[in-house]
Amino acid sequence: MSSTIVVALDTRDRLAAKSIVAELAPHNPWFKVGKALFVSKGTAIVEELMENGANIFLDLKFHDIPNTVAEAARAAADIGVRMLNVHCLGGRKMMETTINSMADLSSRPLVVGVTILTSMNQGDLDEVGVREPLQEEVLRLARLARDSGLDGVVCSPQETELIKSELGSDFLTVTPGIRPAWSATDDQSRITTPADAARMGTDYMVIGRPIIKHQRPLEAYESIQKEIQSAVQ
Ligand SMILES: O=C(O)c1cc(=O)[nH]c(=O)n1[C@@H]1O[C@H](COP(=O)(O)O)[C@@H](O)[C@H]1O
Repeated sequence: MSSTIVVALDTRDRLAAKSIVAELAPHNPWFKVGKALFVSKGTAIVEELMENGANIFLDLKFHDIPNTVAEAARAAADIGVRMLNVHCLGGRKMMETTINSMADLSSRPLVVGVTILTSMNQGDLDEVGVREPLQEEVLRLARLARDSGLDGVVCSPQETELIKSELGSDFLTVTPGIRPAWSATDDQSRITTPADAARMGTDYMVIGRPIIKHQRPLEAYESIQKEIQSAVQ
């Protein structure tokens, strides 16, 4: 199955976000509302985008005690977002309580766990006291997420094949750190091209600046889509 593109709407500007959504919506990507847009425009922008039929990934990376995260996740589910994320480092009880908080819903959002941020490399991990090889740490957190009932993880596309082979192809991989050859790396560290991410079997590719900061976002989007399609043919 081909990967779904999730366009990260990392802007505080409501009109800028709406104009990108209007331009790209005919191609049916998902859209990600993260901290910048949510803190400035709140649930109103999420509801507004959903009214126009957009599938929303609410990326607030919840990381707190189990009850607090479960309540916040349930509130997100009640808005009707299709995906949300928590930090795997919040631990098993936090992830299990979050999933249990949605047990009465006939359909709930996908819940995915952030493993190690794609902006971090082995040196960054060492600095915060995690001495494991980075890929082993990602796999450990992914296994914990799966055992806690989550639907998948957020990781680098460099780790997709490892996670799929160890935890099963149905366990979702949501991968930021996507950089076409023509775009800047910015603050990302563990990156691949869209073609490589597609070949490795990533389910959802989260892409922000290469599209939204491009002079012509639609052209950037179409070029990425073409790259993905020719990689998996
Ligand atoms: O959870 C995320 O979405 C996320 C996790 C991660 O490890 N790395 C990461 O970049 N992200 C998000 O993915 C998006 C990537 O955006 P660009 O780097 O502009 O393509 C940003 O909105 C990040 O907040």
